[in-house]
Amino acid sequence: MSSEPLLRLENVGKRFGGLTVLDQLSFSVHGGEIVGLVGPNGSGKTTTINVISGVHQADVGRVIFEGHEIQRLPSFRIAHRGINRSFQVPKCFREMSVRENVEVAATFANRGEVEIDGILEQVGLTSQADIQAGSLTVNQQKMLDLGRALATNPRILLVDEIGAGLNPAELGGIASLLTSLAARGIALIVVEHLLDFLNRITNRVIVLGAGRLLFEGPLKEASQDPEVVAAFIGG
Ligand SMILES: Nc1ncnc2c1ncn2[C@@H]1O[C@H](COP(=O)(O)OP(=O)(O)OP(=O)(O)O)[C@@H](O)[C@H]1O
Repeated sequence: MSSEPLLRLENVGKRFGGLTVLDQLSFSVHGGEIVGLVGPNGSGKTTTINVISGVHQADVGRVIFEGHEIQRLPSFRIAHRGINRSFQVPKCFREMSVRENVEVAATFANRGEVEIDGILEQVGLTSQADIQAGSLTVNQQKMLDLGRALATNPRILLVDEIGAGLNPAELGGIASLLTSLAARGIALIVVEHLLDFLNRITNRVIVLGAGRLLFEGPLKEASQDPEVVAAFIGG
């Protein structure tokens, strides 16, 4: 792991109307690291990903990627720089084929060759390559979403609740895929409620409670932290 973080959030704050959703949130992520982002429903996990990926802009604070502030950039520029994400509810072009979906995403790649067939294989959609994306199952659409993110050649991949609804074999496949991406130097931030799954792939989790960082460290230690326990059982 390199000593300079790839991504750093500094005192990021985000409000929606009168609701403070992120409150002075600061953390760093290094290349090749898988960081779990956990917390109760509504604690700000998806908003964190939305702010990093430019879907929402932080009201205050800085998001620094490879030494440059990105908190005011639109999401397509952030994707082009090397940060991409999958969505909790997968978003694909339903009328296009699976392969075309990946090809469109690849136009955002700013470095290196994009191997469309290799990506389809990685996400287990080789035999579905020529069918309409809208006819895939929800789980397959999640994999396509991941494939589209991979087609941009990301240096950071933000994965939002990919595990829900997957069977143990599918979860095992995703765990191997995410681990292999990290081994190639990609940093991953994985939002997930499935703690066993996270335990398999992460060394470190960040626990949010009401938009604040409550804990940062190994998942096993998080469960012994009084603030974390209080946040999960409602204080
Ligand atoms: N665009 C928005 N407008 C208004 N409020 C929002 C918006 N997006 C999120 N929120 C609110 O911000 C809070 C944090 O939402 P967020 O989706 O980030 O939580 P989360 O930790 O990802 O939750 P979950 O585990 O349920 O997905 C919630 O109260 C949510 O209702």
